[in-house]
Amino acid sequence: MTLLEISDLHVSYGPIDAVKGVSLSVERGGVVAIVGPNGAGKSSTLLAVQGLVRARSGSVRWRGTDITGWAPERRARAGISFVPESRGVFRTLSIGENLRLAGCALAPGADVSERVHLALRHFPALADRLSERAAVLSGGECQQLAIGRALVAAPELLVLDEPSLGLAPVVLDELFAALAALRGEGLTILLVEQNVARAVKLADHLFSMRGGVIERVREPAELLRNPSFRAKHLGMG
Ligand SMILES: Nc1ncnc2c1ncn2[C@@H]1O[C@H](COP(=O)(O)OP(=O)(O)OP(=O)(O)O)[C@@H](O)[C@H]1O
Repeated sequence: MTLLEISDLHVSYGPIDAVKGVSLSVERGGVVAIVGPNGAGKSSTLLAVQGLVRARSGSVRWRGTDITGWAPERRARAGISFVPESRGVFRTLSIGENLRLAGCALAPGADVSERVHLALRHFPALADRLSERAAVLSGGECQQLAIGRALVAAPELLVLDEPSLGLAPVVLDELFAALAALRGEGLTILLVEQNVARAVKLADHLFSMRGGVIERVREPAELLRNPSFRAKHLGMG
């Protein structure tokens, strides 16, 4: 079943055309990664999925319904959770407060503590430190908290903008293992990722963007068998 379908999406900032006719779809339970250089229009595509920028033209459909005109909070309630590149963690609050604040968007009567507990099941190090200030977190822990906040809403689709940004390889191992575990539980993921080596191991489909358009659609399994890709991105001869 197709969960998300982006069709001929255009996003502009004044005279700058950031996204110029992007079409892609995400199947339920699948992982789609968008890779490409700075300024390719990757983030703008994600922002349009969550309704944080307006589509100039084209459409975003969710479970078959056209949601292009929907406000961001309506999309969140419908099951789309966005983790921004900036991570959106409140450093002055504790880890637990950050998570419970994300729970504000839940339906009245929802058990926020239970949701927080479930959101952290792949991040045990955070679960033991709920009363600590978020300001003390390392970059990797901060990203875990950002993802944890998005998971509090029990989304169907997790949208991640550059989760690997600024993180050391050992921290990335842990982060991508958690994302793979979430995928294993059936969570659908759409991510922008400049780290092609990581993206290719997590995703089912890889879209390369440049200059606001999708240049190529590549299958990770095929890339992982391709000697020149392995040499360039995975450091393997
Ligand atoms: N708020 C904005 N106002 C004006 N121009 C913007 C804005 N946000 C992005 N742009 C421009 O739109 C184009 C696409 O940017 P976008 O952030 O979507 O690309 P990206 O592929 O995600 O790159 P990056 O990895 O650098 O974020 C770039 O030319 C960028 O400068």
